[in-house]
Amino acid sequence: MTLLHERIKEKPLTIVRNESWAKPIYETNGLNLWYGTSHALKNIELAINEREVTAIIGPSGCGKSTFLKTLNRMVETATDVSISGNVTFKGNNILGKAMPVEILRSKVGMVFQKPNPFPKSIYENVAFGPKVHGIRNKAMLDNIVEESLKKAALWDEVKDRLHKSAYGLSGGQQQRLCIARCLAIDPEVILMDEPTSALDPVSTHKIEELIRSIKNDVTIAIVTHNMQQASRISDRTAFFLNGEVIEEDRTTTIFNNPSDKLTDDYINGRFG
Ligand SMILES: Nc1ncnc2c1ncn2[C@@H]1O[C@H](COP(=O)(O)OP(=O)(O)OP(=O)(O)O)[C@@H](O)[C@H]1O
Repeated sequence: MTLLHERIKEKPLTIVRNESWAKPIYETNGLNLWYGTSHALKNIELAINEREVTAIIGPSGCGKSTFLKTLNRMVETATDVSISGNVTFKGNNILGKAMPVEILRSKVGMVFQKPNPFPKSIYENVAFGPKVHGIRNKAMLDNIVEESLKKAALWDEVKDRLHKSAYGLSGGQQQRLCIARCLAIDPEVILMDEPTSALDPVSTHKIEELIRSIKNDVTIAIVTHNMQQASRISDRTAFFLNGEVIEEDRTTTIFNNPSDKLTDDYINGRFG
């Protein structure tokens, strides 16, 4: 049998954890989503476990972003969307009016493909969330900003220019700033939608290191096209195809023992 590692020619760096530790923070049961008559998510049964990195991988248009946005209730605003099934966050259904969206967003941060800092200073970008949550004390805000930028491995690069525009940062720095902005609200989960696909290899490496360094504090679900990236940083990988999850398991297990569903064409990105 050919191991998936050999097929992608790279060994995963994943730290294996005891499966019994795994505790779902998100669970979806029979999740279906339609844009009009187009069936974008088909009967998704997936858990995102606490303090793990879950990679969501698959070809363009297979529903990865739609799935991620459903977890943060961002998809409902699109016109003509209908959803069935359940999505629970810590056991509570989040769809419809079951959980106010502000409550969910106070616990869940989102990072997009294209870095999207606010047109404000570096400091104000990071302090924004804590201010929204009512923190006004300057010393406290200073401390949150510093700690968040340190966790995002950006502090040393920006500590002398905190009050300059975030737009003066490079793309990779802007993406780490967006992650720092999420970390400043002390989130339980960060959802990342191809956070490195617009970045050069050095910046990508920094973000992957950053993900590894924060994963003991925060649960991460990351959409990626990149099989090698999934093997490098995730504890669990879900493989999407045509709106379905065709395989899902712990990354080491699934990459060491891939089923026939993960064909060479799928792995090599030839999706037909
Ligand atoms: N707002 C929308 N309205 C209608 N159809 C949509 C909308 N957003 C996505 N779709 C369709 O839903 C399907 C899944 O799209 P989605 O963006 O979730 O896929 P993806 O796997 O994230 O793709 P990519 O890797 O290219 O970002 C696609 O067929 C897409 O065209």
